[in-house]
Amino acid sequence: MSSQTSIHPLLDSGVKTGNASFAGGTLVCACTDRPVKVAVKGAVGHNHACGCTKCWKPQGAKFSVVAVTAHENIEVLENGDKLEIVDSSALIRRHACSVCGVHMYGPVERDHAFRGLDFIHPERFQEGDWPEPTFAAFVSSIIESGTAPSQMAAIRTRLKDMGLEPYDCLSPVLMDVVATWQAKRSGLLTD
Ligand SMILES: N[C@@H](CCC(=O)N[C@@H](CS)C(=O)NCC(=O)O)C(=O)O
Ligand SMILES: [Zn+2]
Ligand SMILES: [Zn+2]
Repeated sequence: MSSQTSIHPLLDSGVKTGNASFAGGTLVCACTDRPVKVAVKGAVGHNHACGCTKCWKPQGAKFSVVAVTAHENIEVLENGDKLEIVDSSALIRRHACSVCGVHMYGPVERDHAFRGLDFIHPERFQEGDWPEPTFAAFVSSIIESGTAPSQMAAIRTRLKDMGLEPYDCLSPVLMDVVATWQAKRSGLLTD
């Protein structure tokens, strides 16, 4: 693997422990002129690195850093006229700044285990003490954005070494949440 490979600029030199009781803050896009500002008025959870092609990542990064918060916590504060939905048919309706491209929040509105949650990128918080990512999801998907398959073993080792267990979908905990929701929906499991 090239020494130039960046997992993510905020993770490459080690995962910095954040504040587990972080209670919210303000997300800001990358525009210097009229930045979009979005308040998150509550806790964020399940922070993780995501290798999928759909999540926003900073220049050069192979992974995004993405977490969830309850939709009721989201309030657009400034310059919401710049927001556009990246793909309205996707499960996550990612609202991006149309000028700089940063994804500001992505609600799940469809009938799904994650309905009522919004996906956000904690690195866009003005405040720096958000809870750290704890695993890496959709790792194999980085091949879809051009990573050579021959680099994958080294990248998975690096993720493990930084404490981010690599998975090729979501973590087992989250996959179980999704599967439990499905089984309850089909009536095979009851509360
Ligand atoms: N291999 C695909 C995976 C995409 C994917 O399933 N992403 C996950 C993690 S963010 C997801 O839940 N996507 C729902 C969505 O994008 O709406 C890719 O990289 O594009
Ligand atoms: Zn912007
Ligand atoms: Zn993703």
